[in-house]
Amino acid sequence: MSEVVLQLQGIHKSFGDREVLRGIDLTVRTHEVVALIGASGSGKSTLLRTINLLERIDDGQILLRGQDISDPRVPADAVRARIGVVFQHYNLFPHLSVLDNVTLAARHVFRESRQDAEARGIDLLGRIGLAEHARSFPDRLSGGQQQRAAIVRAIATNPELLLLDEITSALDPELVGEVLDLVRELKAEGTTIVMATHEMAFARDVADHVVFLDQGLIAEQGPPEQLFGAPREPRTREFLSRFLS
Ligand SMILES: Nc1ncnc2c1ncn2[C@@H]1O[C@H](COP(=O)(O)OP(=O)(O)OP(=O)(O)O)[C@@H](O)[C@H]1O
Repeated sequence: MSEVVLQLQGIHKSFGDREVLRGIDLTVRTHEVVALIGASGSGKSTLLRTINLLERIDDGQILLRGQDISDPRVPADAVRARIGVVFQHYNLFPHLSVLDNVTLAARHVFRESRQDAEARGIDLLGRIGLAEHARSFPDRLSGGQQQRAAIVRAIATNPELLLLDEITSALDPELVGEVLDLVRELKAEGTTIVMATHEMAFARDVADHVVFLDQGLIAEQGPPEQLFGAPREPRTREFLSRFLS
């Protein structure tokens, strides 16, 4: 069995008197792609945000390679340096060139020289066909190019875990494919990914493990063949029927 990267144990999170996460247990192993699916408001984004400490949990534990990162004494910056994140939108800093966006963490968090960071940044941008845009500002790129650059930025420092939160939902349909292709490539390279997605066909195709969240609880989880092919829970069937009809 491969190594455990992330372990969530009994995660609870409330906003005011509304309990949004009601006891989530989840294990993510190295090289695994885990897809979080579920209705709007089921808690997918909140769960991802707790993992990189954008939201503090009320109860439970988050272990990153065995370290309890939910312990308030652990500095959030040190945790975020180990986890790459891409959100739905507003990922790139608009006032920085694409290359500066991609190299920012390497230079300022990991103290790499500009020369080394830029050499790798150009190489990464080249791999997604954006080398000629390295010195452009993000607003010169299409939405799909911006999201691909954001993904490259998130992996530029070789994080232990990559979190993707609905990264295609703000894109025009014709731009979705190029972003999903990049995620497929990352999977092939062995990147460990937890992603919230409404792209059921993509989750089915790429995920090793699918987690169906329903009102802050994991209603069902398993390999995609089970979740999509033979769901056990009526709630899962009902949710999927809305997508697959
Ligand atoms: N900062 C916050 N303050 C108050 N309520 C919040 C906050 N963040 C999220 N919520 C609420 O928590 C619930 C879960 O939201 P969350 O964004 O995690 O769901 P989701 O499954 O990711 O939904 P979507 O698919 O629409 O992105 C929602 O009811 C939302 O309104």
